[in-house]
Amino acid sequence: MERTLGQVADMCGGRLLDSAFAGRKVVGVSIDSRKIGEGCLFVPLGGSKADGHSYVAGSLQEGAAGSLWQRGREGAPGGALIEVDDVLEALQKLASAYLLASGAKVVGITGSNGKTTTKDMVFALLATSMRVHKTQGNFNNHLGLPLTLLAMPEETDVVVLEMGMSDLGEIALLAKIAPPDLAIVTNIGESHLLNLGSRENIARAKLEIASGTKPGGLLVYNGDEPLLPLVLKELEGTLPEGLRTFTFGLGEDNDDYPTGMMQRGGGMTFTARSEGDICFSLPILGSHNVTNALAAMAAARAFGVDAPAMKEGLAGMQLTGMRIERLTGVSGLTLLNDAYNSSPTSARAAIDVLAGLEGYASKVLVLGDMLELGENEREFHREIGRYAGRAGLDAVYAFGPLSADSAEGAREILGMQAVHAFTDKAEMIGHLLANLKPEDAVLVKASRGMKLEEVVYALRDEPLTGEAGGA
Ligand SMILES: CC(=O)N[C@H]1[C@@H](OP(=O)(O)OP(=O)(O)OC[C@H]2O[C@@H](n3ccc(=O)[nH]c3=O)[C@H](O)[C@@H]2O)O[C@H](CO)[C@@H](O)[C@@H]1O[C@H](C)C(=O)N[C@@H](C)C(=O)N[C@H](CCC(=O)N[C@@H](CCC[C@@H](N)C(=O)O)C(=O)O)C(=O)O
Ligand SMILES: Nc1ncnc2c1ncn2[C@@H]1O[C@H](COP(=O)(O)OP(=O)(O)OP(=O)(O)O)[C@@H](O)[C@H]1O
Ligand SMILES: C[C@@H](N)C(=O)N[C@H](C)C(=O)O
Repeated sequence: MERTLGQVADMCGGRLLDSAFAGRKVVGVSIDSRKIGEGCLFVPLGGSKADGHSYVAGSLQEGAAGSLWQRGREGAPGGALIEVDDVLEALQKLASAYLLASGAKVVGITGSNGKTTTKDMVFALLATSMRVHKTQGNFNNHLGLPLTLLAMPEETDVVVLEMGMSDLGEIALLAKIAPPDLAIVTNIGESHLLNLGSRENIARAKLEIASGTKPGGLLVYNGDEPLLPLVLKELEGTLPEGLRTFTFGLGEDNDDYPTGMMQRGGGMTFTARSEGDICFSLPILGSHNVTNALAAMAAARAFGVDAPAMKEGLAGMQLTGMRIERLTGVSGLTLLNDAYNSSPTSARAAIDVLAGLEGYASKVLVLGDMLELGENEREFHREIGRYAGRAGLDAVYAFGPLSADSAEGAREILGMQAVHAFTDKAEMIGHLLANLKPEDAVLVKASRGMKLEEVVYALRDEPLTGEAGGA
């Protein structure tokens, strides 16, 4: 974003305290004085350990073009300050005004699982013919989305935005900041049940994106999920004028569905009802990623991308790591790193991928706690343990207090020998290294808060220590 401080003040609804700075050039926005670049606007936010206002003077001395300042707060330094009623709201207004001025079209993506993966897919498909900007990492909330917009080049054709939530009203805010021309709802799982209380409320929260979509826009949603048409019916009469819909999923009653699919090497190949006999390939495993791809293809088609370009875009897409990311250890072990996040729906999808692999001596699951599931969390864990037990895996390692219930569930099916429960990460890693073989495949799956990527990296980087490990 390039504007003058005077323009920024107008865009964010603030007041430039000294008009002498009105013509000063701003070349970006930063919320961290430790990383701020020359000519950036500093945005001081409150956090768990500090308040950004403490760093305003320093950031100005370090070359920031100016800074926002919360009206009524004491201790304002002199210089290029824009006084605002609320710093976060001013940041959101600035982002929204910048988006509007850029004229970029908006693809908004929400859903319990698959936002990041589908975002990467939509980006890859549109980038074959357009100037596209996308959410970096998982910047998908009331702060991350505005920052994504303010990092967008002015000449962007389409911006692909992840819209995350953990409570009602959050998607509505994001869709207000960046009203989608096209919205995708990937699925309704169990993520953030803790706040939402029911899957029906998760569906209501996600479909706030439909209400925020521009008139005449397109809603692409997972037609396999019965809660979505149910909530859409609740919303009848309140949805944007001329909103169109397109369903995708595995069921043949969807507008688009796979007409064939298989695991091939480290990815998937598939054909789709929408594209006849054309065979597409994905560099990522899982039937759930085929349905993600169908959603992304629906978006790309709406922007005029043809089948050959879709084929090329999907085959060559760049993936955000830790989503069924396939790695090979120094020992030769095959690892599936799915440790970015977890919930019952995504854990089942990951277990299906592991169960579907062929040619491995043993298939081993490392399962960490699934967080933010609310009052039924223990039963969710027992059930995922049973699911793992029924999947025909050779061993299940459970890590964390809630995963003790997963171990119980798995033992109902697999018995005691094949199921190991741990609360100490190092101890579990030691047991794994002593019992795995180079010809094994290991899936690591847990919520973000469990940080089980530490297990993945240990199994990737350390030699196996058992007799079978060839050590
Ligand atoms: C405000 C802020 O910057 N928060 C980040 C900061 O948090 P922390 O509390 O540690 O900040 P401090 O107290 O240290 O500092 C306060 C501010 O002062 C600045 N500052 C500090 C020191 C200094 O010398 N100079 C300074 O300028 C400092 O920059 C602060 O601004 O750091 C944390 C660790 O890095 C960050 O995690 C924290 O970021 C918050 C959480 C955030 O929301 N970041 C967004 C950019 C974002 O999108 N993060 C995503 C995760 C989003 C997410 O969880 N999404 C959910 C769905 C939505 C749920 C929603 N209800 C929600 O609450 O988010 C999902 O399930 O996907 C990401 O990081 O991946
Ligand atoms: N359609 C899907 N159905 C079930 N699981 C999925 C689906 N798409 C992705 N996953 C799994 O969900 C996890 C998160 O994937 P991804 O990061 O793409 O989703 P996300 O919605 O951005 O997640 P989060 O909300 O945790 O940031 C990964 O384990 C991934 O394999
Ligand atoms: C960061 C937060 N939105 C999230 O993803 N929570 C999961 C369940 C976790 O913290 O592990």
